Amino acid sequence: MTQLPGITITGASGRMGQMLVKGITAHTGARLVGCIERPGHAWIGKDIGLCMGGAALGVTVTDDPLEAFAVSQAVIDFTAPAATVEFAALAAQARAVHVVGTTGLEPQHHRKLDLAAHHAVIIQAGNMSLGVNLLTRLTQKVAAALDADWDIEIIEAHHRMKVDAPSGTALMLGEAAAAGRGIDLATAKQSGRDGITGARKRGDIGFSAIRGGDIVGEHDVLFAADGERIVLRHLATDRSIFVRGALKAALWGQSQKPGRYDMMDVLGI
Ligand SMILES: NC(=O)C1=CN([C@@H]2O[C@H](COP(=O)(O)OP(=O)(O)OC[C@H]3O[C@@H](n4cnc5c(N)ncnc54)[C@H](OP(=O)(O)O)[C@@H]3O)[C@@H](O)[C@H]2O)C=CC1
Ligand SMILES: O=C(O)C1=N[C@H](C(=O)O)C[C@H](O)C1
Repeated sequence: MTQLPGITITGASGRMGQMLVKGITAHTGARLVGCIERPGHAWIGKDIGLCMGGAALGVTVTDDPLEAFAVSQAVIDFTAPAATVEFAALAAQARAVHVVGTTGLEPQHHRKLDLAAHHAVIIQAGNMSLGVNLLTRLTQKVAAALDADWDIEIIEAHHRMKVDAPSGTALMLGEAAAAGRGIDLATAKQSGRDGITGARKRGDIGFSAIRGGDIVGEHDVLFAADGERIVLRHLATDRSIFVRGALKAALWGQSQKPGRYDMMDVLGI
């Protein structure tokens, strides 16, 4: 009998980490084989199920990623950029599929992911949900259909603990809008207006970030012209949508060649 793909979760004690542990344990097509936390973390050496306040799951939290990755077919990683690039090199060494949900990645992090992707499959997206990935496609289409008389603004809202802005999703949507318009986001991006900013520059793509309470994630793409507006909106009310997407990606990645992929590839949209 062939074994189900074994998955290791990095940042297992985090908001997404714990949801992923629950999601994999309940999944009939995958096994939880490893949980990583950083050295010194209170959960190291303990059973992940007990740490989360439930029944034992038979998986001990470790601070040794390579040992865990060596027995894994996939690694699901929702941590922080500096950790993610280290995990990418180790996952590539173990030839495990690396699913990256971590946001706040800068060009230097992407270059390291590109290097690791020579040896293993990396699937990275600022948002793993089906809804947001569809919205991204729609944003590109709408932006392509409208000219620069339509100002594009992306407004996002997240919980008070989020550390990066604009969100990974907002940047994905901005990239899609720029691609639809045939421009480079780096030259059009306008983020964090404050003070005497002057009038809006034609063609800019604006970003605004709200942080508060326990908001899971809300994104509006606003197309504003004289006399009319279009708003494309996605509201996340439960983190299980990201878990579903990440698990789908981990399983899809098992049959792919080494390289960089995103959720559009996984979803075929
Ligand atoms: N792409 C998507 O669909 C989604 C992406 N995200 C992104 O996922 C990331 C995590 O979000 P969230 O779960 O809310 O954040 P949390 O802060 O709750 O969890 C992050 C976890 O990663 C751990 N971590 C950080 N650095 C390391 C390291 N070097 N080694 C081991 N573990 C480490 C943290 O440990 P410690 O507490 O010790 O620092 C923590 O357990 C963010 O970038 C967020 O934007 C979130 C939801 C969906
Ligand atoms: O940090 C979060 O919580 C989320 N992060 C992702 C992002 O930066 O867009 C995805 C989702 O919106 C939740």
